Amino acid sequence: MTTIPTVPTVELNDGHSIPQLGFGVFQVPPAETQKAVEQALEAGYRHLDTAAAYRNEEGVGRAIAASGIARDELYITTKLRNGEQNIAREAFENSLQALGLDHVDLYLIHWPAPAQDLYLQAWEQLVTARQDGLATSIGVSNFLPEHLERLLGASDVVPAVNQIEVHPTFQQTSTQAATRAAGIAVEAYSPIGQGKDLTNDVVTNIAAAHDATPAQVVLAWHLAQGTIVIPKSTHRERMEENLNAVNVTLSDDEIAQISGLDTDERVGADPATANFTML
Ligand SMILES: NC(=O)C1=CN([C@@H]2O[C@H](COP(=O)(O)OP(=O)(O)OC[C@H]3O[C@@H](n4cnc5c(N)ncnc54)[C@H](OP(=O)(O)O)[C@@H]3O)[C@@H](O)[C@H]2O)C=CC1
Ligand SMILES: O=C(O)C(=O)[C@@H](O)[C@H](O)C(=O)CO
Repeated sequence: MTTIPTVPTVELNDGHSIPQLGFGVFQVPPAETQKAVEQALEAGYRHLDTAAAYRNEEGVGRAIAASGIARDELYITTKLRNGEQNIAREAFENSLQALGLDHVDLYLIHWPAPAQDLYLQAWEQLVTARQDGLATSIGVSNFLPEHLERLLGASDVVPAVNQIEVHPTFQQTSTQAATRAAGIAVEAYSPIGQGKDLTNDVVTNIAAAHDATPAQVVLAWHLAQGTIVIPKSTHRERMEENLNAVNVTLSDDEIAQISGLDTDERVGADPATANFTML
């Protein structure tokens, strides 16, 4: 029988904690989401990351309901679409309905979308929603230092998490530093660079030395820095592989070698200019 690994937790600034490794469902087609999430839960994941924009919250909710796993053993994140920042409370309630839940563990503003200048207004709605019990923790995603600075200057409530693109070839060190300096946890999306960072010689050599896979090494590199990770896969064997990254321990030198791979090449959009309202 396969042993399900124990995933460490990260303490958040609001007194709650988050499993450090979760399962992301961006680009999992809605019709395939229930099956993928059921497989992830069977593999041992207890932290799921979705978004209204992914249009697959219903599938995530069906998998949760079918799993029979107690709600308090699960950690569920969803996110506010850019186009609904002006109706954040209504959008949040719609997400809960789609998920079939009365609360989520973490609710995030998906992007700052600075051109529409609504994220401060949305944040106040999230603060109220948390007070009303709709979310245990609230946070942001894709916030650059200037967006964090503006939010922190306008609100007494500090986001618990900033979910940003981080992987070896795109580390956003200044955004990570500004996030951590404010006491906000860094959550890495696209943590393996959507697969792009797995063929690098540094990564494959370290993987060979540990009898591990490149994905496990990259995820272990994140974990060693206290970063939360949410890799996505629709393949059951990769789900298990990624989860087992918690059992890979890198040396300080190996961590430094991977940290030396930054080429500042993103795989996603630039939060300074991304304003897509379809999200
Ligand atoms: N807040 C935001 O703006 C964003 C948040 N996210 C969140 O982060 C999650 C993860 O990011 P994502 O962009 O999906 O990228 P990931 O870095 O998780 O990479 C996913 C890709 O890598 C492949 N893959 C997964 N595991 C392995 C493995 N062990 N070996 C080889 N290839 C592998 C997957 O293919 P396959 O499925 O075929 O296995 C898929 O093509 C998302 O699902 C979403 O929840 C993502 C982007 C933006
Ligand atoms: O996955 C997400 O959470 C995102 O916001 C992005 O990946 C987004 O969907 C995108 O890629 C737009 O180009």
